[in-house]
Amino acid sequence: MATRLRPANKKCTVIGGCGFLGQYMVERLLDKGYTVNVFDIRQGFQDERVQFFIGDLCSKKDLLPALQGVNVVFHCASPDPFSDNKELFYRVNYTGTRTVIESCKEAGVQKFVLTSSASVIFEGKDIKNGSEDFPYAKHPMDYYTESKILQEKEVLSTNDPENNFLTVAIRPHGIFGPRDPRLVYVLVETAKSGKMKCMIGNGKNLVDFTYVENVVHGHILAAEHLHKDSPLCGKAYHITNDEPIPFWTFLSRILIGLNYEEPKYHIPYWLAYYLALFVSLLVFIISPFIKINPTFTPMKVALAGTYHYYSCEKAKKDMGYKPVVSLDQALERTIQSHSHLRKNS
Ligand SMILES: NC(=O)C1=CN([C@@H]2O[C@H](COP(=O)(O)OP(=O)(O)OC[C@H]3O[C@@H](n4cnc5c(N)ncnc54)[C@H](O)[C@@H]3O)[C@@H](O)[C@H]2O)C=CC1
Ligand SMILES: CC(C)CCC[C@@H](C)[C@H]1CC[C@H]2C3=C(CC[C@]12C)[C@@]1(C)CCC(=O)C[C@@H]1CC3
Repeated sequence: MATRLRPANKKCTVIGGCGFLGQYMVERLLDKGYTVNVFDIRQGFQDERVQFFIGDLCSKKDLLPALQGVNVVFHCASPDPFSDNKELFYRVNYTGTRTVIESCKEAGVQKFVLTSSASVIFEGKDIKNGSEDFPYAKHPMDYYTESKILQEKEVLSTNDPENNFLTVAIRPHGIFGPRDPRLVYVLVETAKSGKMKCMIGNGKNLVDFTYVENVVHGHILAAEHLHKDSPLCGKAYHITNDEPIPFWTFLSRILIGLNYEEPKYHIPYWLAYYLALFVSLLVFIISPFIKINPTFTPMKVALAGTYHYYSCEKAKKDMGYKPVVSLDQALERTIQSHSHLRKNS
């Protein structure tokens, strides 16, 4: 049997490779002829073409074996955005990412692609066609976002062409698709519990939801366009579906596709926001005695009730990015793949 030769500059490690985005990254990289290592704290799937390294990214000792002979590292690991654990976000996303960078430098990795988030510029106020020139949020809405800002700043500031270490950050927003462990499940659970009756605000607020394969495409293009003299060095890029959609229309299309009722009533944005603030305050006061993770936080209300869509013109210009799957196709595939959650009529 002929052995397929894999060029040395196509060896990569996907940190967080067992997660939702990470596994799609792995599959596409294999299709494109890369040799792929996965580093994750848990083993989420099996694939004989992949070498798995199970460990904590906060540990250099765990990381180093996964980085030997590797050119490109994709860092898409993070704690769950809704885990509400300030210490964990800081330790994994900030100091952990510093450890990852140090380990990459020590192992001679040349390119580092971070999965950041478009939320790093979101403060709960409308953003329409936001560009990468917008400043980081001065008052991030939760610890997750705060840690993603620290993480992105750290990664971009360590770009060092002189020493052959190049970095770039990809900022997706609202990743969705088949195998997503979060979005559709939360929606269906909320609908089943009868809490999906009201839209927050007037229902017209446009947002970006980005199909997972487009996010993967943006990451791989970034790695392939990251060279010493390229404009990508030390920069952040929004990657979206380039088709902003009203937040509640997006959710309704999934709900209707799975035979659930769409929300019909409206509650004013300010009312929902202050209610969520009040609940957060109560949760904080009782937190020494009881731990509660509220469904509606000010961040979730802001995500559901404001405009926040981002321009991906810079990615189009600098790396030839163009979404590979349209929003219609993406919704169809996502609904189809979640047919086990369909409500029987
Ligand atoms: N899901 C979304 O809508 C968005 C996600 N992002 C970012 O995309 C990235 C991937 O997100 P998802 O795939 O949705 O998350 P996910 O939770 O499915 O995957 C994250 C992976 O990181 C691993 N991980 C967590 N802590 C680790 C540690 N200490 N050491 C090693 N591995 C660890 C987890 O085991 C998991 O497999 C994250 O950086 C997230 O911040 C950005 C924008 C939107
Ligand atoms: C119950 C409903 C009102 C809301 C259900 C949908 C939500 C689960 C998702 C809608 C927008 C999503 C989103 C994220 C997580 C899932 C949603 C809130 C992120 C917070 C994930 C991490 C990020 O970096 C930013 C994302 C923004 C959009």
